[in-house]
Amino acid sequence: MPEQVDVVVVGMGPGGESAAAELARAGLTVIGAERRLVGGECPYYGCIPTKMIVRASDALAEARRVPGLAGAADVAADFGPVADRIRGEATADWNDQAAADRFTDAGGRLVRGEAVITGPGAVRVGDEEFTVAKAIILNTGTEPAVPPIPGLADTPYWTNRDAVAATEAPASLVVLGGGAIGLELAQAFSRFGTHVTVFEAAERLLPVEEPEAGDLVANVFRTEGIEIHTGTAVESVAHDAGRFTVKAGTVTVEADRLLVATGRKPNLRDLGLDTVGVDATGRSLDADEHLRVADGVYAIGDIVGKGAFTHMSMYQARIVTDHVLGKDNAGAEYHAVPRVTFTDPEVGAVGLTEKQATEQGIAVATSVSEIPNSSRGWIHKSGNEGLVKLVADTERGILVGATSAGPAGGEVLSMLTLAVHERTPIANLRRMIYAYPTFHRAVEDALSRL
Ligand SMILES: Cc1cc2nc3c(=O)[nH]c(=O)nc-3n(C[C@H](O)[C@H](O)[C@H](O)COP(=O)(O)OP(=O)(O)OC[C@H]3O[C@@H](n4cnc5c(N)ncnc54)[C@H](O)[C@@H]3O)c2cc1C
Ligand SMILES: NC(=O)c1ccc[n+]([C@@H]2O[C@H](COP(=O)([O-])OP(=O)(O)OC[C@H]3O[C@@H](n4cnc5c(N)ncnc54)[C@H](O)[C@@H]3O)[C@@H](O)[C@H]2O)c1
Repeated sequence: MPEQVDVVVVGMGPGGESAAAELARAGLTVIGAERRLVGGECPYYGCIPTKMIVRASDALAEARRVPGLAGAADVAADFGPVADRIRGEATADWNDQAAADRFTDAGGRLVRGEAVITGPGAVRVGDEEFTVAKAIILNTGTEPAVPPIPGLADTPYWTNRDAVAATEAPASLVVLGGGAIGLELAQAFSRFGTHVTVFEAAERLLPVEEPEAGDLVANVFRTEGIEIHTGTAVESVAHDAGRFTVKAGTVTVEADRLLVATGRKPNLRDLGLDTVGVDATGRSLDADEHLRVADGVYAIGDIVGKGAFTHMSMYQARIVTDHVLGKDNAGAEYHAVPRVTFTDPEVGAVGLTEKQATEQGIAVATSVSEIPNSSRGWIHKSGNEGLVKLVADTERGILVGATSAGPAGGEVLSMLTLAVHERTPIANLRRMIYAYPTFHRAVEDALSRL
């Protein structure tokens, strides 16, 4: 006999875990189904361990900036403390007991295994069957997508999951993909002494962001000794005697390790979505403003295709939780989605790029302000590369997008996120006072140039 419950959460990524606990605390009977680790990609293989590596590599970079600013510093990089931190502080050696207990303590029941929808209001996990009264919430996330490059599949390539488990920095590394994962890890390992080569198929690094951002990062990477090949399709990969050989046109690179960071594929197949009339063949699910994909079925996180970020998963979880509990919630809005790539310079962006705004038929005006030309950037000196770019809708007199790249680019982004989210009139942004000499005064400068 199936067990009667109120809610089954399929996949306990950041949003699923949060929604499941919240609904259990509200008194509903909640099953959390997870086939790997409660918490999903972010705490064990994604955001947290990669940002620990980035934090450590930024410390190395800062120490190397002492000459010319404050005397001399001897820097001897050691990956050991980072690897220990990832095991000890971040992932408990990839053990999710603490997260599982958190959910159980909130009143939920965790069922480990692969969940499948078997029909409207029906879910099976292993040999347990559930009849679901209120909501099935899908939060199944993504897996690394591996391109069909000849030879690659047979090699011991890394994905992000192997990279964060490294106990030492390799002597050399090829990175396939110049998106967020590839670039954060490329620079971080390079600062630990790894010789890094990046291959990006598109014409620029970070191709979904403003071209100025990709060019900025490429210039900094090149000065740090990272080799970059953009607009380059890798033709073959081989692995022999512990070494990778990567061929792309006239370029051949050998390396000890190869990281595949060429995007993600959604975990939608084999979920039984056809049994509730949902098309699972695309890259994401079509959800309404309350994240419903079918009657009684909700989706949150990467599989919704509105931004593969932990903050998006958590945002959508809040909307679904309110909806299931019958609380007021106006529904999801996506005009001010913030994202930060944690390279150095950090690349923060919100809303539309200039290209996207133009394609939407908006009357666009843009302006750029260079961080090194700001007082704070000039004071900062080495490591001051960055820019603020604003994308304005001249008819409505508001910002529809912005990029903030620089030493604290992700933090400066917050005021731009607020401006785009609230559709604050540009006139008001110009009237504000910007503390001197902060990096965000570059926003004021960019506004004056619009
Ligand atoms: C290297 C890396 C760095 C990142 N850095 C950042 C960052 O700095 N900031 C940021 O905001 N985002 C970052 N992200 C993205 C972030 O990790 C994801 O957006 C975030 O984890 C949210 O994903 P999700 O909620 O869709 O689910 P996921 O975290 O992908 O979790 C989905 C869960 O569902 C489970 N599951 C799947 N199918 C089933 C099934 N049928 N039955 C049971 N369980 C199932 C999986 O095992 C998994 O645990 C990073 C990602 C990576 C890979
Ligand atoms: N700081 C953050 O918030 C953060 C960090 C890491 C990841 N993430 C999330 O995870 C998602 C996945 O990250 P990602 O970097 O794997 O994906 P991505 O889609 O951001 O970047 C992948 C890159 O690989 C390139 N590419 C594709 N096929 C290629 C090939 N055969 N050879 C060379 N290049 C190729 C693409 O053009 C693209 O630029 C991101 O979209 C992001 O939402 C976020």
